[in-house]
Amino acid sequence: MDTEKLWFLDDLNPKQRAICISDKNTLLTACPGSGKTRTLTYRLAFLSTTHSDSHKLNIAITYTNRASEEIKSRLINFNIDLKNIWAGTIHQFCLEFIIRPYSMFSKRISKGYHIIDEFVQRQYTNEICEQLQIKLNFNEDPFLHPTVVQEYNKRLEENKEIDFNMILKLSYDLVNSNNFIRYNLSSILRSVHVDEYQDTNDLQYNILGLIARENRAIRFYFIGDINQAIYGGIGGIAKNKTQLDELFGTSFEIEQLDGCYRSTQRAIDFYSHFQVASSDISAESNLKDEMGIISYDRTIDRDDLAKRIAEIINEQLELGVPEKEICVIAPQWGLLYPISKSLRSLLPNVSFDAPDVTPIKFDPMNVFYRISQLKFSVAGKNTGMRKRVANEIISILTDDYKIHLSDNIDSYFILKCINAAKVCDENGIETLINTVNSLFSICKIDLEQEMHLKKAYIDFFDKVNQRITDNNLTTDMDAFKKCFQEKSGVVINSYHGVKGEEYTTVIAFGFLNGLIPNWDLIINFPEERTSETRKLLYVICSRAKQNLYLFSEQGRVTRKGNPLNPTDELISCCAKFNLD
Ligand SMILES: Nc1ncnc2c1ncn2[C@@H]1O[C@H](COP(=O)(O)OP(=O)(O)OP(=O)(O)O)[C@@H](O)[C@H]1O
Repeated sequence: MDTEKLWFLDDLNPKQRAICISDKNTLLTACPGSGKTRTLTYRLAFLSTTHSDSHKLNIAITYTNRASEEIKSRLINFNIDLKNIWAGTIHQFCLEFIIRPYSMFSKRISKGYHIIDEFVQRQYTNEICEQLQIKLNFNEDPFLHPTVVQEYNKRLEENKEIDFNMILKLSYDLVNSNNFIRYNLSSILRSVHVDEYQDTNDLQYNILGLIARENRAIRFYFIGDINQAIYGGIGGIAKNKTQLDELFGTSFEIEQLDGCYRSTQRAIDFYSHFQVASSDISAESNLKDEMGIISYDRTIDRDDLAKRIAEIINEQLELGVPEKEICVIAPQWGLLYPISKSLRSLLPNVSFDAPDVTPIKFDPMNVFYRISQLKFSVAGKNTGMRKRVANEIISILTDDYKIHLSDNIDSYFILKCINAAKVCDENGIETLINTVNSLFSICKIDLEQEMHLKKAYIDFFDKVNQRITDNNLTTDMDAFKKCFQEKSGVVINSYHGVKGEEYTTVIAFGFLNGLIPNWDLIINFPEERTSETRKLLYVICSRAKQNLYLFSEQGRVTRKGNPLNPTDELISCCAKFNLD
């Protein structure tokens, strides 16, 4: 192999490099900022380059779409050919490699299916609870009632629908009960990498285990950090070597990385207080000896919070910190939307990569979301992405809804139809309805004959209208375009959304009992409260390279009007640290 093509390996330290090029099944655990994602990304680049003639795929399974997009964009920057690389979430993997190609072998979905989102799910459970006269308490999970589960499943089956969780269950059943699916699938894979493996649930491990046992040549990499396991409540488990060996029928090498290339030693010393499995972390970056700012304010009133955060952002910008190196985070979107609105008006000259309440919610597995994405984003820009989305529309229609499309319908055809559909001046909903009708008419899809597609159409527009009413939104074209605009600037995101990311300055608020830890943890799992809360605090605080501003704002109350108090676990840690 021409070593010049592997120039990127020089960016790794010797340990990272050895792991990157190793041909062994590996369980890699290491602290935040130690270069796990960097090593994974470079390994994909390495495999793609050294096996450039092979069509076997190197898979990266990430926890979020944002993480897989980041990996792909880093590889594109390296000029790496992505033809034998696939990166996405486990649900996307199951859909693309198991459900779509093999749905005809599952009685439940062989005649077509549609994936519902949590809006439709909630609508169903509400209706079912009402019908069964079940009154739910605050925070009660309707699926804890067997009769609700039974009715819900019946309804989904009648409507040829599946929900997000069923994607994994159906995939497992297909792979488990059909030798040839295991054989076909395992013969197209070279390697599978699972990032943030501590958040993987049993079903996901089992699907991968079945594939591994079918073809011992596939290499598996599990990469993560048990201190960052924040999805235990929804089944995430960090399996150990013995468990993995047994499930995958092979032997995993345990590897570790040392040192943190992200944060100052001071920031590391602060967040290390939250470790559940303690280990010493030493700072390796150029910033390692900087003091930065580490502060905790629990006296500020919620009404003054936006103003204070705006001041911090201004100070940071004046010090030369770029906008995209500043991040504002909170536990819930409900807290982030108002702050984001206030910050935009307090800092009109600053750009924000922030959530907007828009008429269309992110739902990439929905065909109408995908059509909207093409209609309301700029044609002629980002053509690779537009082509992928057009292909996705074809796949959903043909593979999921089992609609026959004529052979001449390809991504180019779809793009042309959508681009040409009439724009109704200043009305996003009408524009979208026109676009869908014109696309379906050109593709000879009769909604009246396709009752499941028609139901999804009605659900989609119901949801759009509901969001417009609930949030007092306008229906003009700009409101719809906003849903798909690429954003850059100061990042505003949820605590879970920034997992794996890093910023010079992290401003985090909402550290209140009831939010962090949330009521579910406090009420239903009191014995796990401390460790789960510490892990969340660990993830949040380890995003900061240098500065960390934490707030437990006063003035937030429960539904009954009782005040929310500062997170106990944060208070006890701060008491041991010399804060600014
Ligand atoms: N060998 C290295 N030399 C210089 N910088 C490095 C090196 N390894 C990693 N980094 C940098 O350190 C930062 C953290 O790396 P990365 O995001 O891969 O860590 P991580 O272990 O995945 O962290 P987390 O657990 O928080 O997701 C990144 O900016 C990365 O580019």
